Amino acid sequence: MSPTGPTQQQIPVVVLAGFLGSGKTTLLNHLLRASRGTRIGAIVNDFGSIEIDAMTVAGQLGDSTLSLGNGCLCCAVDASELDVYLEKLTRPAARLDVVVIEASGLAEPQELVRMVLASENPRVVYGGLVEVVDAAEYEATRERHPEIDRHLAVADLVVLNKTDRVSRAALDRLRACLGGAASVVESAYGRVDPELFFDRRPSAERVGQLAFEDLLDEEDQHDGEHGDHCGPGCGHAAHLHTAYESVAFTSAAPMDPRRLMAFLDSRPEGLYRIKGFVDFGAFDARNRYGVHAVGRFLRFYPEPWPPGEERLTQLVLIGSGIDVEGLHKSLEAAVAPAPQGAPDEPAMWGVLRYVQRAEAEETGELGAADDEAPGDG
Ligand SMILES: Nc1nc2c(ncn2[C@@H]2O[C@H](COP(=O)(O)OP(=O)(O)OP(=O)(O)O)[C@@H](O)[C@H]2O)c(=O)[nH]1
Repeated sequence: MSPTGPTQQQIPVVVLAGFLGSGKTTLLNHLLRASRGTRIGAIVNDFGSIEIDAMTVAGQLGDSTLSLGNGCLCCAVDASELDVYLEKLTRPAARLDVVVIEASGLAEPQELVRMVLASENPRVVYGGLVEVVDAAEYEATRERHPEIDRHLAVADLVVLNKTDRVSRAALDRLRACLGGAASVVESAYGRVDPELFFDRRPSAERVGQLAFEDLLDEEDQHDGEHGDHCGPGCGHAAHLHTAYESVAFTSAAPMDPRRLMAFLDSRPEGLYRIKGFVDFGAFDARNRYGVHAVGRFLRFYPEPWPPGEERLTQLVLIGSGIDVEGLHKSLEAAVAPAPQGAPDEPAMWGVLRYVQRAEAEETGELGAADDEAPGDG
């Protein structure tokens, strides 16, 4: 084999990060659909124990999409473990051009970058850090977590997403504070030009900046021993995810729409993110309802049940200062009682309020002023 033959080809590995619900999976799905011939491998990392993100990535799991499962990649997995996944995706037989690692919304991106840089796989080349920012939630998130700044500081490209949810003036204000060293591109529903994304090779200068020592925070440098999975300087105590807990809820019995809406409408402040799928049983036997809550934003996305799919409600709730047991009990209380006759149609109205507008948003029919669904904010 010649030294320039296929075995020598290096595959860029791009880290896709961003706070909970900012739109990472949406953007990854856009890339997978709009790749125009570029073959993309994906590694998906979920914070909750039900792997909702892995389930919602187009094409789902297969040869080119791998799930790293529960826990933040930055600590639940060490560099050698990640290397096993990278080995699978970068082997010549996989015939991929680029690998995207979608980090959980609470992972520390600098730790992931360190892992990729530490890879002993000669086919792996670090392809840059892309940070997705939720334009509507950024300011509130940054107030709670000023450490978000250090995530953005090491980004090669910042995607300012959800531009449909805020005014031009707010976007300009955000751009001014996101400035830094990275380029900023705006997007709605993660629709960035894939060429831009994959050409976003870190410049020699930035790779220099991303040497191990430079990626260490002050705190990291003084932080000594951690759990088994943290690499040297992992600085685990300072990681965002240490403040968050997740609740995984599965029910084989359908949910009651009114009870579930009562739960969602009164969800506690600290419960920042909900995602998953809901089975409303006879209330809509044809569809399962994807559900996403990010802060006060809530949407349902009905879609036909995939053939042969077990009819389960699977939800992951992520928050800070949440009552894990209480939330579990509340969800159990939202399970439908045994069916009594035909389901009453108005019961679904509360759910449907959060559906139609979402469709209009996707097709760009709504302006920012129309964004809030009834009950939002
Ligand atoms: N209005 C609006 N909604 C968006 C946009 N991009 C994503 N969303 C919605 O935001 C919610 C969260 O999107 P995801 O792509 O799952 O976010 P994520 O960053 O992968 O979430 P985590 O993995 O939980 O951190 C979903 O309801 C998306 O449809 C956008 O540009 N505008």
